[in-house]
Amino acid sequence: MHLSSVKDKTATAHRADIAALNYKMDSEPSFLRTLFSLILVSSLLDSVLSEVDACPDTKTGLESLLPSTMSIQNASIESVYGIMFDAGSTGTRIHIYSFTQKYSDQLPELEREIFESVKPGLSAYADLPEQGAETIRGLLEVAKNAVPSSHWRKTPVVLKATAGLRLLPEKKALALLSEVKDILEESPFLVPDNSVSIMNGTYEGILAWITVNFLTGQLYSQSKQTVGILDLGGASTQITFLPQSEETLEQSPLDFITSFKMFHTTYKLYTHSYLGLGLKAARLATLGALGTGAVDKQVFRSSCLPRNMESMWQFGGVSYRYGGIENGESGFKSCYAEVLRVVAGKLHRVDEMKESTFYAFSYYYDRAADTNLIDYDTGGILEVRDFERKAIEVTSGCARLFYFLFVITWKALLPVAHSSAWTSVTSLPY
Ligand SMILES: Nc1ncnc2c1ncn2[C@@H]1O[C@H](COP(=O)(O)OP(=O)(O)O)[C@@H](O)[C@H]1O
Ligand SMILES: [Ca+2]
Repeated sequence: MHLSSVKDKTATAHRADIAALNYKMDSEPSFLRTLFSLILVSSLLDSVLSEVDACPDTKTGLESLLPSTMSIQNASIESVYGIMFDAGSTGTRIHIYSFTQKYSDQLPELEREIFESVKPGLSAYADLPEQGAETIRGLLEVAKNAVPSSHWRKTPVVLKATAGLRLLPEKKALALLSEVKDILEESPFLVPDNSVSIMNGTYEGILAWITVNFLTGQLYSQSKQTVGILDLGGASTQITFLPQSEETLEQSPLDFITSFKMFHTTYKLYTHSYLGLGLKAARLATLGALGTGAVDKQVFRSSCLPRNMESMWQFGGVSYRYGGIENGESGFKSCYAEVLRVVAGKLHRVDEMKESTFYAFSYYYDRAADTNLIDYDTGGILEVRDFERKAIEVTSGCARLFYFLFVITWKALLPVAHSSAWTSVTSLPY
């Protein structure tokens, strides 16, 4: 196992490593928080998003990422503020940033970020949209304390929802968004058009890729040796990287390749969001419970859990009873087979991935830290097979409960594995 701090330059070396990022630091905004901030700031640039969508080869300058109140022309030396909500499947987070711009020919600098979050996420209120929107009201109070009242009217507020809402029936998702929009409009902040929406998975992957490569300096460097990203959320998982081989571009499904222009360079990215393969949604699918709703008294069983275990679990506002298979199979082999069935035929894999460096975050980070694969504070570098080893290890002893989550985490790494070699992970060349 190869571990080191994210600050270690080896993290960006060309190896098939997964660098789990540190996002918990004491004083400064953490790496991952900054990551999310930037993703979200980027999302404030709806222009980027629509350009990527409608016209893949259009220019996407960073300026266009900034709302008009933050544009170079308008910026003054005083701070400007922006408020971004990340409405994820497991929680809603508010990021309040302030920027300053010292010189008119430079982009504003991120000065400060304030972060707060609530659980569960909006999708848990699928049948109670008003109640869901109330969670936003509470977070807006944080923003009112953070932004000077003299700036409220010119501070834009935007909410981007991800896979939790993507999985809901459209009517329920729209009802939630509409209630949220009402709450934002009651606030003293500036609510731009389209300020409340569901971000599609392609944008989510691209924005994370831009952000990680900004933060690791790859977009500025001469060599532009960019790194790929792996984001394992609760309801979807994204993989994005810059293919080096023509073969990858030719052999990938058309909708996995997106190009856009930034800093006078055109990037042709491989990006895909697997909806329903986020950690929690994949767990439900393995239990056979995804999309079933709450079936009264039904216990969803899996060989991934200890035989005599039974418990309750909530996701997306639905409570599920689940447990092991009494007198049935239990253990790594059968659990692995169950999880394989869930991902069978759904994953696209590319040969050159095994040569690439990926930065993995969200549940990849959480699970790796929970099981001491990496240090919670400093992050580290892992290989895909480290997840496999840990999945096998936690099948024994009292750590058993981790097992289930772990096998799924590991299988969610499949998109980076080398096609047919995956079933025999140890034969992978990394
Ligand atoms: N600002 C953040 N800082 C650190 N981790 C975050 C942040 N936002 C989300 N995460 C991570 O994302 C995961 C949850 O994914 P979530 O965003 O709720 O689902 P989805 O992306 O599928 O909608 C958790 O592992 C959580 O730690
Ligand atoms: Ca997320």
